[in-house]
Amino acid sequence: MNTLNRLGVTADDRAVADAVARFATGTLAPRAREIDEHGLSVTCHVPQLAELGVMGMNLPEHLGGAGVTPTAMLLSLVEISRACAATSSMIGAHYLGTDAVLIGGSPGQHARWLPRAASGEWLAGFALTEPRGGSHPADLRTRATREGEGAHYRIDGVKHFISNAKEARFLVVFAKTDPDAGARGVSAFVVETDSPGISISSPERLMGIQGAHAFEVAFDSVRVPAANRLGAEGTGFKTAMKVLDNSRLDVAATALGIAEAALADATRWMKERQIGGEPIAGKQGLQWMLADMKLRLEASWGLTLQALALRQAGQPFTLQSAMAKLHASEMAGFVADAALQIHGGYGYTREMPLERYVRDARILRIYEGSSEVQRNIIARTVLAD
Ligand SMILES: CC(C)(COP(=O)(O)OP(=O)(O)OC[C@H]1O[C@@H](n2cnc3c(N)ncnc32)[C@H](O)[C@@H]1OP(=O)(O)O)[C@@H](O)C(=O)NCCC(=O)NCCSC(=O)CCS(=O)O
Repeated sequence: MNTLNRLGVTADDRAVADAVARFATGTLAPRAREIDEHGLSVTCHVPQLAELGVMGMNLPEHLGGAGVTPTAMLLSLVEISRACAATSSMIGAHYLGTDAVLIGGSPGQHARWLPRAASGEWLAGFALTEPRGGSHPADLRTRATREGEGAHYRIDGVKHFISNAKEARFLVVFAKTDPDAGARGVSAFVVETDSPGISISSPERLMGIQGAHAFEVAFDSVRVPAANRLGAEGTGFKTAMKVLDNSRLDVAATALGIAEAALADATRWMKERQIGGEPIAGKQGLQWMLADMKLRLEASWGLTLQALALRQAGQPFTLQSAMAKLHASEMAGFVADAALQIHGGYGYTREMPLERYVRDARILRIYEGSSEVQRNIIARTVLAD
């Protein structure tokens, strides 16, 4: 079945995603193995992705964005992750940063940072997580202290697992402006990465998405103009939560892409691989595995498209986004593992992409809110009814 031909997907959405799929197949897929093997940065693809409009797919046309629907953007990310999940992850981190400016910022701030981000000239990142924990961002330790009669802030603290940081032109940094006010004491700032006082580590050594580099970023008395604060003081937490509602669908898209690739590979293998002169596709045990893979994949598509429909209609979709992210990320782990199993010993070798799918899918259950955080969000919504 053509994965782009689904309920709620228009011909325009399909045309956008088809163009991205051609690029993913022709350019991303052939390099995915080398990038994974050597830990090369997928930012090498940024100029071509920008040319296709991908670096600004989350932004409106008047800010240099592609002006496409969230559905077209999601389908495009599925096509990218089918070929190279690390590339999808790098783009997702860029969208986290630019979405934060779009959601929390003023028109002047939009004009200052977003067109060059959409053009691929400026890469963005999102600095929320800290070394002592990422699940409870109301409890940040990074401080932003007003100085110079309010003209600027001094930022001190450490952020961890920040994708893109080394190559990003700016990060949206979340810091406490009122340490006693919980979530209402968090503010968001655009911090340019060449500011004095910022130090960025070497890339973390990760299990998967080897081409999507993540860093520790330390802020030592970094002076940030007050004009770089997004929204009023204390609104940063809500901005972060709204951004994460969007980005969890990007994670679902990455999961769908990996699972689509793994299912296609497993199907092809079952038809081609022979035992005793017969294709293994005839084995009922493997057929049942394939059926479960397809079933869970389709359920994830359903949850993701449901969340997208609400988002496009301008309705709240926090619950639906959490459900889509949770289901799709766990599904991708299952489908990638089952596809590897179907390939037997060959699946475990680095000659085939199955073991990469397994490693790449694992992070999806952790970042942008772990599976446990998504369950908390779902449970508290149900209990509030
Ligand atoms: C699990 C949590 C949602 C729990 O949040 P809290 O219990 O700490 O906060 P609340 O009391 O619920 O809310 C405080 C405040 O915010 C408003 N709010 C909450 N959610 C939303 C929302 N979705 N949209 C808009 N506003 C929202 C809420 O109404 C309250 O407002 P008032 O004060 O009442 O006016 C949360 O802690 C959570 O999501 N945790 C996970 C964090 C996470 O995902 N981290 C990952 C970071 S990014 C990353 O992993 C990738 C980085 S990269 O690749 O570089």
